[in-house]
Parts: sequence; C-alpha cells; structure tokens
Amino acid sequence: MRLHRNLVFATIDALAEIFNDGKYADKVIEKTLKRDKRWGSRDRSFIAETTYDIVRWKRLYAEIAEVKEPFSREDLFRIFAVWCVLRGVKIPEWPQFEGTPVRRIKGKFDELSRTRKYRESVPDWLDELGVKELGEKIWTQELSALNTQAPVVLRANSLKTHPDKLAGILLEEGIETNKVRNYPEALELKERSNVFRTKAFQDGLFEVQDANSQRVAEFLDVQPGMRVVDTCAGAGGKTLHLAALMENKGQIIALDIYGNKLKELKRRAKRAGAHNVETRSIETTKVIKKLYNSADRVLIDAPCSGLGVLSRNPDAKWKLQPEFLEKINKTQAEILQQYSRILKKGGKMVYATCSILPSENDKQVQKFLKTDDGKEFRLLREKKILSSESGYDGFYMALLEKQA
Ligand SMILES: C[S@@+](CC[C@H](N)C(=O)[O-])C[C@H]1O[C@@H](n2cnc3c(N)ncnc32)[C@H](O)[C@@H]1O
Repeated sequence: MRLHRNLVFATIDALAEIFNDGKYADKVIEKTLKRDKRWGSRDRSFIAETTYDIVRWKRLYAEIAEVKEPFSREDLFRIFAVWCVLRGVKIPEWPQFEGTPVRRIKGKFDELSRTRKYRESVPDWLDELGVKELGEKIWTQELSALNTQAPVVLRANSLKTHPDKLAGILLEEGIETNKVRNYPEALELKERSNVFRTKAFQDGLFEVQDANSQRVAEFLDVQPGMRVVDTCAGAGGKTLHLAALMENKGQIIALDIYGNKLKELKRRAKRAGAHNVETRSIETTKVIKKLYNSADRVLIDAPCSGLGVLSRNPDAKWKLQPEFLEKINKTQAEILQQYSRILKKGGKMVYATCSILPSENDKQVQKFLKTDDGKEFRLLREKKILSSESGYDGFYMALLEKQA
C-alpha cells in the first residue's frame, strides 16, 4: 500500500478532533469525508478505516509511540507511524516520519501484548470492571471480539422485499452479500461498501442493522393488529422492524426524550413504507401516564453503556466514564419501573440493552422483579448474547409477562 499525503493528513486532522476535542468519531469522519469531492471510494475507506483503527488501538499505540494526551501533531504522526509498522505498511519518506524506530516499535508491541489492558487497548477502570462483572476468561474473550471490525449486516424490509430478492437487486448494483444462518431477514456484505448510496436503500428495501439487534423485535412476539409501545425508540431501528413484523397492521407508538431522533425515525418510516407508527416526544411524565395499562406489548430498548457494540463504536472506550455507568444504571431502573406500567395485564414486555455487563442486564431485571411494580411480572425468557460467541454485537434481552 502506498500512502497518499492528503489522505494521511486528513486522517491526522480527524484524530486530533476525536482525541483532543472529544468529538464523536462517526461525526468527525463524516465531516472529513466531505472535504474533497475528488476522493474515490478507496480513498474514503482508507480515511474511515484507518481513523477507526487508530481510535480502537489508541492506548496501545500511544504507549508504543511514548506519547501522552493531549497529542501534538507530532505525537499523532508518531502514532500513525506505529500503525504503519504494525500493519506492515511502508513508511513514506516524509519529514514527519524521519527516524521512525521500526525495530523498537515491534519490540515494544511484543512486550506490551502480554498485558491485556495494553493488548486490547482499554482504560484501567474499564478493564477492572469487565473482570469484576464477567470474570477474567469471558472478559478477555469478549474484549478481543469487540476489538475486531464489525461486519456490515442488512435487514431486508419484509414490507417491501425478502432477503433472496434483495440479494439479487444489490448484486445488480455491484454489491455481493451472503445470507446469515439463523437470522432470517439478514444479509451480510462480502466487502464493506457504502450501501446508503444504493437505489435499493433509497427505495426502503433494507436497513443497516446488526444481526443480534435483529433479534430484539423478534423476541417481543408481536402480532399484526396489536398495540405496541416502543419506549426508547431513538431513530427507530427496532421500531421499523416491529412495523415489518406486524405487517403494518395495528399501532406502534414510538417514544423518546429526544424529538430530533423521532424526526429521523419518521423519515426512515416513510422510506420503509411503515405506516402504523406514531411518534410522541416524552416532554413530561404525562406522556407516559396517559399510556398506562394500554399496550399489548412494550419494548424497552434501554439507554446503556453500549459496551456490546464497541466493535462498531470504538471511541466509546475512551468516552465512557465510571460516573456515566452509575447514572445509566439508575435511569434503567427508573425506566423499567415507570414504563412497565404502560403494559396491559397479560401483555408482554422486552427489556433489552446493547451491553454485556450483568449490572445493566439480568441484575437490573432481577432487581425490578423484586419491586412493587415488578411483582406483577414473570420472567419468561432471556438471552445473553456475547460478541465472542456470536460474531456480531453483544446484546441482552429479557421477555417478561405482566400477569393477569
Ligand atoms: C439504545 S438507544 C435506542 C435505539 C433504538 N431503539 C434503535 O433501535 O435504533 C436508547 C434510547 O433511549 C433514549 N432515552 C434515554 N433516556 C430515556 C428516557 N428516560 N425515556 C425514554 N427514552 C430515553 C435515548 O435517547 C436513545 O434514543
């Protein structure tokens, strides 16, 4: 691979914004890619993938490069040189890379790789928490899986198509996919590409959605004609899936505390041809109270640490703080208590997170079942999905029934 100066400089600029200004990697990359219209798809994927790679391995690379935050431009070039050496990329003969100690880099890599927190590039506190919650063995396996680049998975929109048909349509647009065993609506890209540019996407034939994320709506056991409340709907990944499973029949009320996310949900629902979705922004608790005892099904896709989706979102390792986890644990408990009241007696509810930590998952559900509200519920089933076992994102889901 020959490195192009403007692509490397764009990557360094992006890293400076992510590491030093605390900006979100996806937003920074999106903005960076707009910088030069002449960049082709390979140039764009070089910038995106290299930036994500260096974000993922920040601690390891910084330790090898012997630099500390906040990083100067010179530091970022040293980190970049580490990336080159460890990836086997020829270091360009530019002044920024003069005197790169190739042998020393390799030696330090071998030495640091013996310690998990460096090898897997995680902050001390997170490494300690992972061990405490999951035990050494599972945490070590899981971290390694979560540091692997995530595959791109699509969900064929059954309101408009099915996986076999979609695979044929995408092939005509030059995109090869494979079906995914045991995930009936999923297609996995053989090679990464920007699927958002395809006509099939504009026509609402699919959504990009991780395979295990596709398990959540399925788990709720919805039927056409039901009244379903999706309480933490966000931009509607699961809402759209619910609409498809309900064949557009019945009613879905999609709630969130952020109106802008719900606006995006509306846009996506229109593209997907999902007509049975109504959005309501949770401005006061009245919005929730009005819905008490009214739903056949309730989905709580709770806000969480997002530790199960680190492979997609590597900068979360650096943005997460222990205080946030404490706060989110409280929010999850409150949400379970309040939103479970939306369910009718005899109805079913799913509590789900994209976390792998028991404190956000089964322990949260067990705690809820002991509360006054929770005593009305019975746990029917739960799934704890590890990324290291499934090859996709880590997820948790519990199906609960409100007893008649
Ligand atoms: C895991 S995300 C939801 C993802 C979404 N269901 C999807 O499939 O695309 C959690 C969502 O909960 C929302 N949220 C946070 N606190 C909330 C609260 N107290 N009530 C309702 N929604 C909340 C966040 O804005 C976020 O959109």
